[in-house]
Amino acid sequence: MSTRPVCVLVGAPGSGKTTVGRALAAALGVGFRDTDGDIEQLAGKPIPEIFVDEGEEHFRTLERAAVAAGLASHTGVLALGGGAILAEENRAALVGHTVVHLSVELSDAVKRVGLGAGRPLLALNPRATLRHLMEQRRPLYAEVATATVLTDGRTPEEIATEIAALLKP
Ligand SMILES: Nc1ncnc2c1ncn2[C@@H]1O[C@H](COP(=O)(O)OP(=O)(O)O)[C@@H](O)[C@H]1O
Ligand SMILES: O=C(O)C1=C[C@@H](OP(=O)(O)O)[C@@H](O)[C@H](O)C1
Ligand SMILES: [Mg+2]
Repeated sequence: MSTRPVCVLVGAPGSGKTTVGRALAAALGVGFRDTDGDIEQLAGKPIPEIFVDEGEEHFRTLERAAVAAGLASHTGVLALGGGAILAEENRAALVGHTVVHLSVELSDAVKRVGLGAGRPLLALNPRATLRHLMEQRRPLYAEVATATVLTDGRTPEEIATEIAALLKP
């Protein structure tokens, strides 16, 4: 039997991948994994420290390994980091998986990430950086997604319920 996540979540920082992913996994009674959590566990330190000590390129290398491992071994809900889709290797690895894009407009994303704590890319100017990231990445989220779910003005539980319904055969 092939081993694959029941659902992979992609989307911009603040789209709710980690929060909705947990709620969805609980609703489905399956496990939850987040590539960011896997990377932090492997590195033995939080993501901002990886960026400071080793740089973004090293983080992206760890991320490609975490995405490959998660897709190959996790059977529950798998949340990716917002930038995982930047790597061609990761986009290719997602083909054939159930991939839900959590879409979010800039205003809700800005409110959710606040001052960008814990997100090194957003540390300087969260709003301008998010706007730029979202413009750059929108086509890539669309490319890998098998479904898109709108998250603006909705609770994580409402969003998880919609995804759970989408996953029903
Ligand atoms: N649908 C939502 N409505 C309101 N707040 C949300 C929603 N989804 C997530 N959040 C909040 O936004 C912040 C970022 O959520 P998170 O799950 O970490 O996003 P991501 O993993 O996509 O970057 C958290 O504080 C979370 O509680
Ligand atoms: O957008 C990005 O490039 C990143 C998003 C973060 O994950 P979230 O999308 O869960 O915030 C985390 O992987 C890292 O800080 C880089
Ligand atoms: Mg997250």
